[in-house]
Amino acid sequence: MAENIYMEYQFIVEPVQPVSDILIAELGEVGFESFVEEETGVLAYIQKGDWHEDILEGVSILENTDFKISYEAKEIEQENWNATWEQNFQPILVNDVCMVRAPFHEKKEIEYDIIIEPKMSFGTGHHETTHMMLQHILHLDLEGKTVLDMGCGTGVLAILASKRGAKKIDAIDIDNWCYLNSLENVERNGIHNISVLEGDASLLDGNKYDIIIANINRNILLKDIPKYKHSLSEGGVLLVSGFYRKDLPLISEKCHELGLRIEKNIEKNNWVAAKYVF
Ligand SMILES: C[S@@+](CC[C@H](N)C(=O)[O-])C[C@H]1O[C@@H](n2cnc3c(N)ncnc32)[C@H](O)[C@@H]1O
Repeated sequence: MAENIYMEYQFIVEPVQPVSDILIAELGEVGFESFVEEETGVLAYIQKGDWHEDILEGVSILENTDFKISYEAKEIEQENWNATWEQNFQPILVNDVCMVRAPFHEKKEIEYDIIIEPKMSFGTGHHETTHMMLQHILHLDLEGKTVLDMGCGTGVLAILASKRGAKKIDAIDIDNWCYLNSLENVERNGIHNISVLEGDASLLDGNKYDIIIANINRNILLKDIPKYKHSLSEGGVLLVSGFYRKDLPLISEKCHELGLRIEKNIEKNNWVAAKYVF
């Protein structure tokens, strides 16, 4: 049956970053549903029933001559697909106290155990920015706080905020798949104080939050930081990530204009996660 057959594309890319991230985002747009990041690039999967010959036509990074991208495609049975994927998805340990794992991984004794069904790669803790945002959240006092997780992806950051004692959390993502996946993951972790919404900063209106978390990208952040600031309670904290070290001055300048001052930033492989206070 077509539903049990997948197409597997093996992409070899250079440089591996940022090409893999961009490629995954664009392949997600045209219907690929799962990804495994490898040392040389990305394995991408789509159900045969959702696939067509011209599927890669809308993937613009393939036309970009600044990058070297080659690929091979083959049909595989779902069973093999699951095995490849599970083999490649390892649990992530953050600061020895927080584990992000899939439902098929064994449960370990750990303070914060987060279960994420890793259908897409973003928001499993494997990416530097997610990892650093989890680290920031582990250092914050969240007890009784209201939190906004903008660009929630799988919902992983909101879930940790809830486990760390936040009172009420809104998790928003512009992408329908992420909205649905966050709903699933919130339920899977038995959390009841996260409201998941589909949309962007235009949903914020007059809401106020003690803590705002946004792991998105440089341009969206530059555009939306004023809206986040408008929704931040006095004395509140803004955590932002999804940009490179070279862009930190730009982000900081925008925050400073609005009266937010940088308190701390973490860097990993050129990516930054910065903490601003109001
Ligand atoms: C880098 S991922 C971060 C996911 C997750 N928060 C994490 O830390 O792993 C960015 C997310 O922001 C979402 N996004 C992109 N533009 C957005 C916007 N303008 N407003 C809200 N979400 C947005 C994307 O769909 C994606 O899920």
